[in-house]
Amino acid sequence: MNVIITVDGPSGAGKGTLCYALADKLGFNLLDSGAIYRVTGLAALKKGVALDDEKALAEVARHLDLQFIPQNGEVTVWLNSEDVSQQIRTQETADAASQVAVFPLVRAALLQRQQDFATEKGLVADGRDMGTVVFPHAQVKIFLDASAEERAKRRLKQLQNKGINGNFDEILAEIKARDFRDRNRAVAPLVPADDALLLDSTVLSIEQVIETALNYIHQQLKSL
Ligand SMILES: Nc1ncnc2c1ncn2[C@@H]1O[C@H](COP(=O)(O)OP(=O)(O)O)[C@@H](O)[C@H]1O
Ligand SMILES: Nc1ccn([C@@H]2O[C@H](COP(=O)(O)OP(=O)(O)O)[C@@H](O)[C@H]2O)c(=O)n1
Repeated sequence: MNVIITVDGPSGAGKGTLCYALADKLGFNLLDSGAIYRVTGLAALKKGVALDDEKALAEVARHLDLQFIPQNGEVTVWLNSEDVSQQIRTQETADAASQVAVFPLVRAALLQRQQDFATEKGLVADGRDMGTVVFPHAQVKIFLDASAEERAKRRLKQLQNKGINGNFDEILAEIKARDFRDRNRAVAPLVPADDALLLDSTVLSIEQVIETALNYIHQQLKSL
């Protein structure tokens, strides 16, 4: 049986942190679906494709030459043989990712690529629609949330740790804009799957989130 654990939720809820820890502890593969949308957005920007041209964006998504390559304990992301690991983390690319992600043709073009990450090794999948659309039959589903203010605070701290000066109000506004786009798009909106555990991390430490998730996963897998 291929075990799949999905973790969905808004930006800054702690999905990446949780998924990395779960994949590490369980020895599972990790799918960072946001990175695939980010690379699609970046590829469109590089090609000068308009971010509202659904057909052209779907072509970009279909022909994406994308590789995830583990290097020194980290996963690097390559587009057309260029290491774009840093470029996909910029604000501009995050914004482009959330714009291209509203289009059904783009999402359809990226579906199989994401599903191919599920192997008998087991998978932890991080995203917005992992439990609802990409892996609806996943055995364990978690929806990780936190207040917008707490998520903006975390992003600001993350930037400061990298030596970058951020502005709290700007980060909060950007998070709210992306939340709105993700939650209100017609296809695969950000919404908890009916059978997902709702986990609010606003007042939980990273360790508490990981422990709660692991307990839930073990409980769910035991009852299979
Ligand atoms: N429960 C938590 N409490 C405080 N900070 C957290 C928590 N979970 C994650 N973080 C921090 O918040 C930032 C965003 O987390 P990340 O995992 O990238 O979120 P997401 O993948 O949901 O966007 C990171 O700097 C991370 O270390
Ligand atoms: N499964 C997914 C993952 C990401 N996305 C989009 O891609 C953008 C970037 O995703 P991300 O997970 O890297 O973003 P953060 O949570 O790290 O801010 C999101 O704002 C979504 O619009 C999506 O639509 N579906």
